[in-house]
Amino acid sequence: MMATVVIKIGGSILEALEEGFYEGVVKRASLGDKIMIVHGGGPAINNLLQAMAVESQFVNGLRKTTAEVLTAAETALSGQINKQLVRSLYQAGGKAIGLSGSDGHLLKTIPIDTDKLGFVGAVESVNVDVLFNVVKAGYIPVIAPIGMDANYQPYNINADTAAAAVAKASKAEELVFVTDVDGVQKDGKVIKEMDEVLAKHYIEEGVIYGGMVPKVNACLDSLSGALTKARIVNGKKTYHPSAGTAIVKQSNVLTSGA
Ligand SMILES: Nc1ncnc2c1ncn2[C@@H]1O[C@H](COP(=O)(O)OP(=O)(O)O)[C@@H](O)[C@H]1O
Ligand SMILES: CC(=O)N[C@@H](CCC(=O)OP(=O)(O)O)C(=O)O
Repeated sequence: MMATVVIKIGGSILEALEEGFYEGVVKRASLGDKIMIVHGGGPAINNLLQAMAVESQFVNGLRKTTAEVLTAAETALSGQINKQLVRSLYQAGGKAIGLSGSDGHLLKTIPIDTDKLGFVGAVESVNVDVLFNVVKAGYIPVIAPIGMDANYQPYNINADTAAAAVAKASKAEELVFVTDVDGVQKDGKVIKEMDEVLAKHYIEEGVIYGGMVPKVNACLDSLSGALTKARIVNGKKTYHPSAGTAIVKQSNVLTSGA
């Protein structure tokens, strides 16, 4: 079946993706799936900030974004990482177009809490027409999570949040978060399936922490209509449809320790 598939590639895994990753994505696109890529780039932003001798801090997994940090985020995400991904897809035999959330006003954004977070945005709506037109023309859209508000102000958006918004708005049948671990783990074991009740419990307990918190929350937010599960998988391993952790609306799997 031809499906709309949103793939989020984390900054944590960009340099360590398994050899055939991009070929696999290009193959799916060539078979007719509507592939849309959203990427992060936390480590690249950190490196650039370090070179600029600017410090940044995280509040609940979100980077407090001053005007200076925003410039670094846009440069690293829309410039460096976005183009690197586009080139990797060409190298794998595909065709891709890099966009940020400002291009085509793809991600209409509103501030989350200017006092606490500065220029960190939430996605109000997604211009899916642009994405489907890019796909229809034969290209894979590659999206950097830099949004824009009604006054043309750019915002730094957490990439997991941006991916969930794109999946929801495009009515995707599949949403995959490619990261640097085998999924959500507890006591060294991968949790195969997790619903909202269990996820909130593990976040509260601290089993899920740091960058995994916005990711799991993005999975939960994305579940609506066509999308019944979102998946968190390890980009170092060849993808298969039951890999990693599936986040579902309501789990029938009994998990001990919950
Ligand atoms: N329960 C958990 N299971 C697995 N990883 C977890 C868990 N809780 C927190 N993490 C951390 O979350 C990280 C993935 O999030 P992050 O570094 O933000 O990745 P990405 O750049 O792909 O978004 C893992 O490398 C791990 O350190
Ligand atoms: C607001 C906010 O926190 N934005 C993120 C955007 C990049 C991102 O999310 O990258 P990963 O997917 O690699 O974590 C940041 O500045 O790091």
